[in-house]
Amino acid sequence: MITDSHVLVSGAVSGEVSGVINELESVKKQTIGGRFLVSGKINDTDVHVMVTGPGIVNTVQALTAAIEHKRPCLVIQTGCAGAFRQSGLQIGDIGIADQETCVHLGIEPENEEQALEELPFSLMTLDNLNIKHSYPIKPEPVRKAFDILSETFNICRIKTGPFITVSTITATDKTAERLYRQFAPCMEAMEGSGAAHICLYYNLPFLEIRAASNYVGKRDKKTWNLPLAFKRCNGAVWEILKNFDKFGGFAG
Ligand SMILES: O=C(O)c1cccc(C(=O)CC[C@H]2O[C@@H](n3cnc4c(=O)[nH]cnc43)[C@H](O)[C@@H]2O)c1
Repeated sequence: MITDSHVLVSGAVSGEVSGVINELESVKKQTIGGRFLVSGKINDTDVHVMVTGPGIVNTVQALTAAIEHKRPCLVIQTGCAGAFRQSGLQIGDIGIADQETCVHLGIEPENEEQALEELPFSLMTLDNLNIKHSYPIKPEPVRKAFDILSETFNICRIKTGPFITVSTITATDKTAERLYRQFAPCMEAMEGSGAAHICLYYNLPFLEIRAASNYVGKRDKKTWNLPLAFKRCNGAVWEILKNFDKFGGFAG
């Protein structure tokens, strides 16, 4: 594996990363693992941007291919997400994950209102970690990203908190309430736990930065704002990449 110090940015669909791609200088395009990868520079930082396709399976395949091709110094996953109303986040606001949980991993409970029981085996054991369904995220990059955005991106709320990953988009208020009771997440999306798994596996710093396109729960398309979420998540990632050197990198 070739080691280099670029930042790898991933999004499930092109709108989630196209704003970052448009800011790249000295652009190169290639296909890695069957995925579209664009590389270039933002200020002096080398940046690779990849569209992974939606969901955990696409994410894991695409990130594995990109990391095996060239090891990054940081992975940033971005995109839109559902915001939990109870978290205080509103449409267009930014969330930064400090933990990722795959809500589908566990043993089915007798009563569907109860939380899943923990898996009787580990998904991954690394050092003292025994991963069953939740992934810790290294706090230092999260704190630095929060500080950068608080200073440079004061057009919306920015919140750090737990995220959950689902394979079925939550579409009832009842399920949204149950998930909030069980995990107290600020955001729900479909890729984060896959990226967190890969970054832990390869011992890479990981940031998940998303903008809320909708509230989690009963679907009311009138209140959704995908264009705003795309604009904000691209803008937030761009601010971090522009300020990457000034804040001393993310290797911590
Ligand atoms: O066209 C649509 O109806 C539509 C609805 C939501 C998202 C899209 C996208 O193009 C982005 C896919 C991406 O969005 C994430 N996402 C956004 N909101 C939620 C949610 O409430 N629950 C779970 N995932 C959400 C997800 O990560 C998808 O990959 C188009």
